[in-house]
Amino acid sequence: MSAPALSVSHVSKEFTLYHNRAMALKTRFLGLFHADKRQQRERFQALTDVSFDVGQGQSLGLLGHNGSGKSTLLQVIANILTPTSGHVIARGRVAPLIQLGVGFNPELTGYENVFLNASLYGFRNREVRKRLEAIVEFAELSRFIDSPLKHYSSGMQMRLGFAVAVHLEPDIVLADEILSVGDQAFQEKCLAKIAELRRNGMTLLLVSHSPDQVNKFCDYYIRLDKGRVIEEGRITHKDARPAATPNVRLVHPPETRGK
Ligand SMILES: Nc1ncnc2c1ncn2[C@@H]1O[C@H](COP(=O)(O)OP(=O)(O)OP(=O)(O)O)[C@@H](O)[C@H]1O
Repeated sequence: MSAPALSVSHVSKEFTLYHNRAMALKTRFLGLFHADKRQQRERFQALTDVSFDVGQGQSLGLLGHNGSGKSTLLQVIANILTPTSGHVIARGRVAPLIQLGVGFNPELTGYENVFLNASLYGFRNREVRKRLEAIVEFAELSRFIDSPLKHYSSGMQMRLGFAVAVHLEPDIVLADEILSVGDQAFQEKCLAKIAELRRNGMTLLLVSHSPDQVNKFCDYYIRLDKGRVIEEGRITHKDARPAATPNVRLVHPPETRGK
């Protein structure tokens, strides 16, 4: 049995919230200039003891209300955030479709940014050149590709970021709300591309508010609430891949859920 593509083990993430600004304004309003101006800090637990494995070629949907910790978890997995405790192992090339366009340079052209962005994924220029036409065509930016990125709309920048990420043969795609990329026609194209990569054996972690989208693209789901896994399960649908490779290991037995 091959190792899981993604192992998330006991991941917790704590943020520090600062309240000094609000206090200073309040004390000023009350004329209490000599009141206590010490910075107040509060610890905020965004994720608590999250664990799961995703087998190669499997896909997992992350559901949960606003603020439940989905994006934080994705950013920990993408190595954008460091967990306070626990760890993540990703086996293969990871394409984080989050914060698309981060790493772009607004002064460089779209063309130059493709190379810049691809180098962040560890691609050599030679390899990028082979895929350049497909990337530009997918992003529908051929007219603008020699213009500086600062003249692109935010939607155009996201399209370019998405196109680069999905054309670099990722083994694992981390997607946060795919549907927010571009207009409706482009969103459908993105979803079709994700479906194509899935058929070719890519592992997918999909954050979504849409149970329909998770049902369509995922084999398993977990639901987060206040940073904890409160629900998990297998999705049975006609396109589900056979579970020949290790499946999502759901590690929260029912008696511990929600605690
Ligand atoms: N850098 C940060 N500093 C402090 N708190 C943060 C930080 N990033 C996220 N949080 C908090 O962590 C919690 C989880 O946020 P997160 O963005 O992961 O939620 P989410 O489930 O993705 O929400 P949404 O569905 O609205 O995108 C929220 O309460 C948020 O305010």
